[in-house]
Amino acid sequence: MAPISIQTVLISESVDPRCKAILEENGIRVTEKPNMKRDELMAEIKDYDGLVVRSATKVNADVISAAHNLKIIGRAGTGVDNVDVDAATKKGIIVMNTPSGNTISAAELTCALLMSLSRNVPQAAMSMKQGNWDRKKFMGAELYGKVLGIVGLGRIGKEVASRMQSFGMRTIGYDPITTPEVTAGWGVEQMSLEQLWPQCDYITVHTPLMPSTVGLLCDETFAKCKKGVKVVNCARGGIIDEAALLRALESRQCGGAGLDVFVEEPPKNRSLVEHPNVISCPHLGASTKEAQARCGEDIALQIVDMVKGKSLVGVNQTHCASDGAASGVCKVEIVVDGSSYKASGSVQGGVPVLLELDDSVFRQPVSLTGNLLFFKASASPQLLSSVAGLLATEGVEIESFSAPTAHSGDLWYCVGVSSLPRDLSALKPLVKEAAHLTI
Ligand SMILES: NC(=O)c1ccc[n+]([C@@H]2O[C@H](COP(=O)([O-])OP(=O)(O)OC[C@H]3O[C@@H](n4cnc5c(N)ncnc54)[C@H](O)[C@@H]3O)[C@@H](O)[C@H]2O)c1
Ligand SMILES: O=C(O)[C@H](O)COP(=O)(O)O
Repeated sequence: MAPISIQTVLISESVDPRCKAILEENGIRVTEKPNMKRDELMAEIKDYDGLVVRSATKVNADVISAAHNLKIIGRAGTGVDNVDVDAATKKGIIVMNTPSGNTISAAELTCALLMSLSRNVPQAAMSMKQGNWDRKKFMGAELYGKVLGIVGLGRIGKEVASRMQSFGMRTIGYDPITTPEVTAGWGVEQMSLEQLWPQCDYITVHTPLMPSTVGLLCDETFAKCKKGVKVVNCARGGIIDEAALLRALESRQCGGAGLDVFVEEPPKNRSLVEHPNVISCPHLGASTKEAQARCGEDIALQIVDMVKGKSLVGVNQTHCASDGAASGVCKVEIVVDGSSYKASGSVQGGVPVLLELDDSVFRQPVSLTGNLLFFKASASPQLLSSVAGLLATEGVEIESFSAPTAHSGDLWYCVGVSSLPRDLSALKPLVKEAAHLTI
């Protein structure tokens, strides 16, 4: 993929000023136009090479078809469910996000909601403002010794687990991709959802919104939970079915809910927001100075890197060869610092996976999630242990390992790591090439 020419970028939401500054420092003209209606966006977008959004701008197929020059959609944040990625991909538009910039902020808000649910802090504060002094009404329960079920053990799920363990909660969870061995390392015992539901005093969901996660908590699964279970959704509206949640709150099967996200934002149906046992926020998970600074800066740097043809970090979808797209396999060519790499991948169970990189065909599809280190090296029985030893000196642990099918020659390997190593040059004695990225 040759460097992309981006001369103009439209920022359609409130994004940290560093984003505009970095783009402009790199010769890109930037226009900020927040709060546009759909028709205004469709009229405006035709003039731009790039678009930067958060979660409120719905970049649907109509907007994409009106975007005659668009080459990049940058999401300053994690979820890309507000972007029609398929429509963008078919038109050759790259969609990129900044998946780790707001992890800590979203995890901290989740913990704040869990704590508020246990001690009725928002309701008590409201009551005080109304002139009351009601100590009995707001009797709470300790989090200490309670069981927290975490559904979705990716970036945010992991950070929530470690924070709530410090309150003495037992953390159990479920994730189809992150392995039980890995989560055991951060104190989360994995089990099937059938085993998880009846054990939890609290449940928090941290998955993307996709067909397999819509209504994860529904009438059927609420019925399997402990009576009075409290739930938190700081991920995406709809992962907890809203109508089922209301029914469970009314029957007291659910003892309280902390909601940061809704199917429709802002929600026109106010039944949940107004329920006395619901604490809600207007999608504030990423709304901290720190998260916004990281996401704004990261997305600008990623766009600049794409323009210079030197980065694959943060690219979550790129051009699919049309024949490949029809068979579900996406073939891409990535150019990093002038070298070209051919990759093919697909989406399995909602998760993007890498099947081949150059001449290396992986034995198992490599899940493109978390911190990944790719390296090209001559096959040898000592390779993995030598790489693991070098990484360990930087405090980096290997969490998964993907080997190629072939056994000789220079081949690509991929390891999932606990964190990205600071300096890849330390690997030089062992490998021919290396690259790392967080997805
Ligand atoms: N409220 C906010 O402002 C806010 C801020 C940041 C992120 N988010 C949202 O939080 C969610 C999680 O973000 P993240 O950065 O941790 O994502 P992530 O990709 O790091 O983790 C998601 C995890 O969900 C797992 N998963 C997929 N399908 C599943 C299923 N059926 N059951 C259980 N687990 C499943 C994946 O394997 C992955 O480990 C996303 O929906 C994101 O959009 C919200
Ligand atoms: O997916 C995300 O990054 C969060 O939902 C934050 O969305 P926001 O950028 O609109 O606050």
